[in-house]
Amino acid sequence: MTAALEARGLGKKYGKRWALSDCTLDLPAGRVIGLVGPNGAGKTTLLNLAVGQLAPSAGSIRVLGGRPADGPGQLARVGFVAQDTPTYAGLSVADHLRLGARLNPGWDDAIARERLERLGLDPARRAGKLSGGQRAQLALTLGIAKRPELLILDEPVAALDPLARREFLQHLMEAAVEHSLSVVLSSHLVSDLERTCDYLVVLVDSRVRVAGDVDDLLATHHRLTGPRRDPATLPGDQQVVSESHTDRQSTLIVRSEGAIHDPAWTVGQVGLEDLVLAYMSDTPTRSTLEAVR
Ligand SMILES: Nc1ncnc2c1ncn2[C@@H]1O[C@H](COP(=O)(O)OP(=O)(O)OP(=O)(O)O)[C@@H](O)[C@H]1O
Repeated sequence: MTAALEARGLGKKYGKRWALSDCTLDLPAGRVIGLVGPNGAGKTTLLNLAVGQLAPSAGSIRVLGGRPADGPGQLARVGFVAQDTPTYAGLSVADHLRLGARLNPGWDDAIARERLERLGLDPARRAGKLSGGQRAQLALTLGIAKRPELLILDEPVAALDPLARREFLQHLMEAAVEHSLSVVLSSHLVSDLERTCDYLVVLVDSRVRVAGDVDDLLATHHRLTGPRRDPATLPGDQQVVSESHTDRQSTLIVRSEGAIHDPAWTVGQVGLEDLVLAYMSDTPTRSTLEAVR
């Protein structure tokens, strides 16, 4: 199966500053992929490169096997819901559907109308009069009715309250299953992605820190608690992601393919949020950086 997104040494520079650097990724198709990272990490930059709104300063990117925005065929295969789920305030909901139909060769009007009905969105209402949650749902409807193979969403739920967030993500997951969509969505909140995504990319300070299947990531990361110890003394196959120490005790998050048998450690499971926070901690150890190269 063709990858949803392949990046090789991809980078984007604004002036002298790299917004994204040395990004090598293979994102599988047919999955819901979460891109998580703090503000300014480079998420929007990566997604804009994927849809061809930005050109790389270094490296290469392919989306569904093609070059981003390379002609009408490629444009039709990739849907994009930009940050703040933009809609036209002066246009009605029905106008948005008409616009969608005119701009997208694969437009599925039945899907769009069925979704609006289900959401209780009045076609005559202007987008400027909709709530943030309704506007986000309208933008999602346009993205789905385009019938892309890959739908990319940049922080689509950032402005929504918890209930609207949950509803939006629920709809997104249903659409992904129903229409065999590949999805890439970004957020700076792991909790948004936890229920939704089965593949995760953690981006920090313009670099990919870790990427993988959520179940594999959870199975290979462990929390070790025990008497204070220098992490450099750990076996080579245990990569230290984060560490904290008191006078007597050390707590480490490590990545290890195998089980950890050292009786000095109490070994615990790591949840997705802890795992992401460990990668986001601002003092990466050498072994962590080597692990993602
Ligand atoms: N047009 C631009 N000109 C100059 N610098 C930019 C521009 N766009 C982004 N940057 C910088 O590039 C870096 C990455 O920004 P980006 O918007 O990709 O991050 P992000 O992870 O999407 O952040 P957020 O979660 O806040 O949306 C930041 O340091 C940002 O200031």
